[in-house]
Amino acid sequence: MAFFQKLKDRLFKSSSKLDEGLDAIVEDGGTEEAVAPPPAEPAPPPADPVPPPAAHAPPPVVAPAPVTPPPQPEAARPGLLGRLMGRAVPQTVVRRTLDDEMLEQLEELLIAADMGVDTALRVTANMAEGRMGRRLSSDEIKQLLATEIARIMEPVARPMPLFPKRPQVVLVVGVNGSGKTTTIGKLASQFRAAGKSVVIAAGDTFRAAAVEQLQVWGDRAGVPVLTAPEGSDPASLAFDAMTRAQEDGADLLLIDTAGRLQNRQDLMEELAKIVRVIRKKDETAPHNTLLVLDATTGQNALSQVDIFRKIADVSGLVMTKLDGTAKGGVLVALADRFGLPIHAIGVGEQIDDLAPFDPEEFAAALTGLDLKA
Ligand SMILES: Nc1nc2c(ncn2[C@@H]2O[C@H](COP(=O)(O)OP(=O)(O)OP(=O)(O)O)[C@@H](O)[C@H]2O)c(=O)[nH]1
Repeated sequence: MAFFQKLKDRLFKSSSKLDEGLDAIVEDGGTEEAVAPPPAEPAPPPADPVPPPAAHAPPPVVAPAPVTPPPQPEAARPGLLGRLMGRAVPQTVVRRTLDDEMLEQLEELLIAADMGVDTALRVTANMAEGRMGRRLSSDEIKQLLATEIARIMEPVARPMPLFPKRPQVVLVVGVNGSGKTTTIGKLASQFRAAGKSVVIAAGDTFRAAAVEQLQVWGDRAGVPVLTAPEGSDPASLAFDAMTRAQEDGADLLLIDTAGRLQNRQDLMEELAKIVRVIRKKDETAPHNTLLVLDATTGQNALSQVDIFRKIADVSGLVMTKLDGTAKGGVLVALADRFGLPIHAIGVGEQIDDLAPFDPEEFAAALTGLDLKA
């Protein structure tokens, strides 16, 4: 749970935004009631109906783990020590009846958290289904919201697939400044730590600074970085890098690319040429095309996915800069709209600040829900 804490701390701005918003919505129109009322949720039906055991069947050795923990009362009764010491335990909780007005406020809050209109409407509709008229506390709403978000994110939370092919060629695309270089450095370091040999190609040959930065990351990760003179053909560098990676028997070749969307046609041709050239060496390459997106751009990330899917065969996403942004909700919109796998998230500038994407932790961090370890 240590990483969750880090993620939650770093997602502080976004979680506090939703967190405080949800509290405010419940308080606006809610009323206090005594704690420990009947649980808000009916017991969930079992995920798979289990046939009754046959009379002669031996008793099960291990009880199946419950899919959902049983609903907890809003606040536990104070322990004996707590009562003896007179520790203050909340006696009341604010609940508000879920109605159209509250639903509208929830929709607005989710839209403001960059979830996008369609996704926000879908999330709130699913949350509300079968619960209209029920009285809910802000913790219960956070729980419902987190469950709904995790449900949307679950199918897209996939690590980057690894293939037996050597080298596995990973083309990394994205607009300038999205965090491509940093992500390549972090990926290289993680694969090295997992015992893989990696080669990096600094394919943004038009920006000397980008090449230098990649060399710094390569040094940190202990990975060779192949470069070419400024302004030279990135496809020719990619070809050389492919040759080198094959000769070295490298497991992975990570290719950085330019991100000049200002001239989309040029970029499209450049990426197409890189792909053509590396296919001369391996017709199944590139095996992954990662689109790196900057979470702080919010809704703009959606149009970047649209554009890059047209100019490259994007196979998965990496979302950077989720630390300290108030726009983490855009990931939910991305998952809902495109369904592209989210392989990893960047939560800082250091080499180990790239984490696998965990939908439940993300949903909890985004909604400000406390995950019990
Ligand atoms: N806070 C934070 N900063 C990040 C993260 N990933 C990248 N950055 C920073 O974002 C800035 C841009 O990252 P780069 O990796 O240079 O982005 P790029 O896409 O390669 O950009 P160009 O080199 O301009 O093509 C740098 O200052 C990075 O340190 C992240 O997950 N969190």
